[in-house]
Amino acid sequence: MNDMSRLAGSAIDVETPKILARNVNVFYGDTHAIRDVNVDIANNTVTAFIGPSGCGKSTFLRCLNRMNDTIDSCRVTGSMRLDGEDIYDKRVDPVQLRAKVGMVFQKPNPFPKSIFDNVAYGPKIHGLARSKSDLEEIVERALRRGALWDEVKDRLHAPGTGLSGGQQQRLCIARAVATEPEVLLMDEPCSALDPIATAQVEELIDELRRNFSVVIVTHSMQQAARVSQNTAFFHLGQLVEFGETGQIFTNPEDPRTESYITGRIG
Ligand SMILES: Nc1ncnc2c1ncn2[C@@H]1O[C@H](COP(=O)(O)OP(=O)(O)OP(=O)(O)O)[C@@H](O)[C@H]1O
Repeated sequence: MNDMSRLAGSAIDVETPKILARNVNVFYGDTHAIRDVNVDIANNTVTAFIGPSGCGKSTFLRCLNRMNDTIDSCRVTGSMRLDGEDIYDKRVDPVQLRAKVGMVFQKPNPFPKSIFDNVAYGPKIHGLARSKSDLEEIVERALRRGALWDEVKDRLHAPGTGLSGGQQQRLCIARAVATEPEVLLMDEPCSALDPIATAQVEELIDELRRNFSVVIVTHSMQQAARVSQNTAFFHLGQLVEFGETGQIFTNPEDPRTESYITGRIG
C-alpha cells in the first residue's frame, strides 16, 4: 500500500507520475555530472534526493525546472516530462515552467522588497490577480500556506529581509507557492536554519504535499526519513537506488546505499 493513502480527505493520484525522467545525462563542459538517470516523481509525495557531496543531487534537481539553462556550459540530454509534456521542448517558456515547478534555495533569498511584494511578485508577473483585493487574497493564502501569516499579518509592508532566517525561508516558500505551482523543488531548504525553524519548515513540507509534489535535496538522512515518502540515492552522478523511504533506510538493496546510510561513504 502506498503511503499516500494515509492522507485523508484530499483527491490524491499517486499512480500517475507527475514528472517522468528517462535516460537523463547532464554535462558541464566535459564533466559528466549525471549519468543515465531514470526516475518518477509521484503526485502529492515528498521525494528526497540524498547522496555524498558532488554526486549530482542539485544538478538533477535543477534540471526539473530548467534552472540549468542559466549555466552556459551545461548540457542536458534525455527525456523529462511534466504531466506527459516535454519540459525541454523548444516551445516551453522556462519562465512559465518555473511558475509550475517552483524552487526554494538553500539560503533564504527574499527580494529587497516588502513581505507583501515578495509574495505578490510572481502572481503579478503571471497575471494571476484580477484586482487589488484578489492579489491581497492570493498573498494571504500563500503566507498561510507558508505558515507565516500569523507572524507577519501586521507588518506586511515591512522589508522581507528584516525577518529572521527561518521566517525568511518560510517567506521564500510562500513566494514559491503563490503562483500555484504543481511541483516544489527545495535545495537543502533547512541548511541555514536552527532546529526550531527546521522543524517548522519540515512540518510545512508535510502540509505542502497535499497540494504539490515536493522534491527535496538534503544532506540530513534524518530529515529525509522524517519528511519524505520516496528517496533517491545518488552516487557519482548515478541514481543508485530509488524506492520507498522506509525501505531505503531499513532494507537498501545496493551495498553503496547501505554504506552511505550507515555513514561509511560520504
Ligand atoms: N556550475 C557548474 N559548473 C561546472 N561544474 C559543476 C557546476 N555545478 C556543479 N558542477 C559539478 O557537477 C557535479 C555535481 O555537482 P552538484 O552540485 O550537482 O552535486 P551535489 O550532490 O548537489 O553536491 P552538494 O551536496 O555538495 O551540494 C560536481 O562534480 C560539481 O563539481
